[in-house]
Amino acid sequence: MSVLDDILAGVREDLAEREAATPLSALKERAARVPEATECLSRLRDEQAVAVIAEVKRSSPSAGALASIADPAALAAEYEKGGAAVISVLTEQRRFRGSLADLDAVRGAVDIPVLRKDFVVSPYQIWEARAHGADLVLLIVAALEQTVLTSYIERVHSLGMTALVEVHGPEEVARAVDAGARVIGVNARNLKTLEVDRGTFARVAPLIPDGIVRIAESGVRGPHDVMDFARSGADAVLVGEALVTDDAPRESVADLVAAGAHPSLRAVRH
Ligand SMILES: O=C(O)c1ccccc1NCC(=O)[C@H](O)[C@H](O)COP(=O)(O)O
Repeated sequence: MSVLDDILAGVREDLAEREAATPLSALKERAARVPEATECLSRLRDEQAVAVIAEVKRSSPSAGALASIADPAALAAEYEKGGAAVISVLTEQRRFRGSLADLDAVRGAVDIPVLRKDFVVSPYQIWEARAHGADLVLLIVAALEQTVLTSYIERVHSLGMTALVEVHGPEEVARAVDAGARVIGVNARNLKTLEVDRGTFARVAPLIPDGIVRIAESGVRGPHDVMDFARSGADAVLVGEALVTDDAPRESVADLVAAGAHPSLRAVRH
């Protein structure tokens, strides 16, 4: 069984428990009561700078335990003060030790948009994201059949949220575009081997049509990687491990933001 299949099997089991505990109708009622989702496209595509999406990530299949993050709200607030454009919250519980409670805590602590980062295999999870205040939802092309991917993107958008559609190679870019993606994230981490290949973005991003936001996901170690991804056409970068293992996350986010706004990038960003 591949890592992704293993994660998805656990996600389905956990989802079944939540569905039994909270009917979809209750989620829909909760979703109707939360503030509307924030428009994200303009925040992710700023001609002057690369947007930084800072992630709350305790653990991962590739690295194991990363950080205990006893107070995800406090961490997210530091990210926001450092200039992050979006906070990503991993809500998968078995391999990443996240939860919807983390999403609630972060939502309550920051004003910037919040991404629910999980392994979505059911519309129920999209409603959950909205009911818990998310503005963006991750959809992984490799985890979804084409008709399902298309319908989930439509569902996310119809709820006022933005779908971040994750790809790992050229064929998945074509699928994401055909399915109606407005934001595509190219993940440098191979889902089979878990190895990070930072060259993936430079190879795949040119296939993403103009007008679609391009995000470089995974493997950002510091400012130099932000600049490299920017030169390859990234509108935004998504950073987890490097920030959660840092003693000064606010300053580190600020350094990434400064790198993404470096004057030398102006020529490539116009
Ligand atoms: O991080 C993993 O090991 C992983 C394994 C399998 C599926 C997804 C995985 N990570 C999710 C992510 O996409 C990353 O958390 C995100 O891009 C940030 O990456 P990084 O900055 O390298 O922590």
